[in-house]
Amino acid sequence: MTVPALETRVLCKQFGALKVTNEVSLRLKAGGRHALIGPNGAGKSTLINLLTGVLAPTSGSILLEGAPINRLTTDQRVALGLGRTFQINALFPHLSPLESIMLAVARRNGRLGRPLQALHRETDVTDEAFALACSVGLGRDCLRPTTELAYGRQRLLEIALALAGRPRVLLLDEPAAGVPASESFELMQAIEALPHDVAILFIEHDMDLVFRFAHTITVLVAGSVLCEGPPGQIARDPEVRRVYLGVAGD
Ligand SMILES: Nc1ncnc2c1ncn2[C@@H]1O[C@H](COP(=O)(O)OP(=O)(O)OP(=O)(O)O)[C@@H](O)[C@H]1O
Repeated sequence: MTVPALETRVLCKQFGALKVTNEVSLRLKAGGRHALIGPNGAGKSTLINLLTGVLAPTSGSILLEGAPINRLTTDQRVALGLGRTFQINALFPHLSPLESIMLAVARRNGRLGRPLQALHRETDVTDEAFALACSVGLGRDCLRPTTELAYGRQRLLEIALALAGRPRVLLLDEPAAGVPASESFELMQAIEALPHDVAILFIEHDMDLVFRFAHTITVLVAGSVLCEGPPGQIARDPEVRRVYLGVAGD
């Protein structure tokens, strides 16, 4: 059996008496597109924070490609290939996407202190940045100021910045949050089409996007895994429909 890209084993997190993550065992397959869904307060963000090292688990373990990472710092986890994006937009508005990605590439290869003009002359950096921009569909926009990009395309730039760290696993916290419906399909299409050597775990509230783009889904309720499986199976699960999809007005 192949080693999962990312795995949790009976992972628990308590805040005082409150069990926010309750014996969560989850497997993200290599190259998977795995959605984490659940009602508000189910513990989705907490789980992402445990995976990235922002929070320490109360018990249980986290494995990245089979190696335990519980005791590692966030930076060490990133260096081992665990990338993430955030719900908030934290881009340099006046740089072009190409320049922002160049800085992210330079950061990864230890050349962050170099001025941007100098990086423009380093063809290995510019070539890699351009390839990354193209990989998320930003090739034609890569020289425009970031502020001119539609919001969905700014989210794609955030993903390209995370990819510059060469992650094996990418955690996306609500990639389509705040993105107009007219752009969210294209955004998720680009995410689904990312190189398949990167496994993706994403939180998303928009069920149309989840059921269209996820290959597997884990449903969290009150900190526990209610069920896990391919979209068709999750959509038919009576318990999911009762506690979640029904609530969402399905
Ligand atoms: N630092 C904290 N101290 C105490 N309780 C917390 C803390 N962080 C989160 N919680 C509680 O943990 C539960 C899960 O929160 P979390 O934000 O992980 O849920 P979520 O599924 O991401 O929700 P949403 O979909 O609304 O973002 C909530 O009841 C929340 O109030």
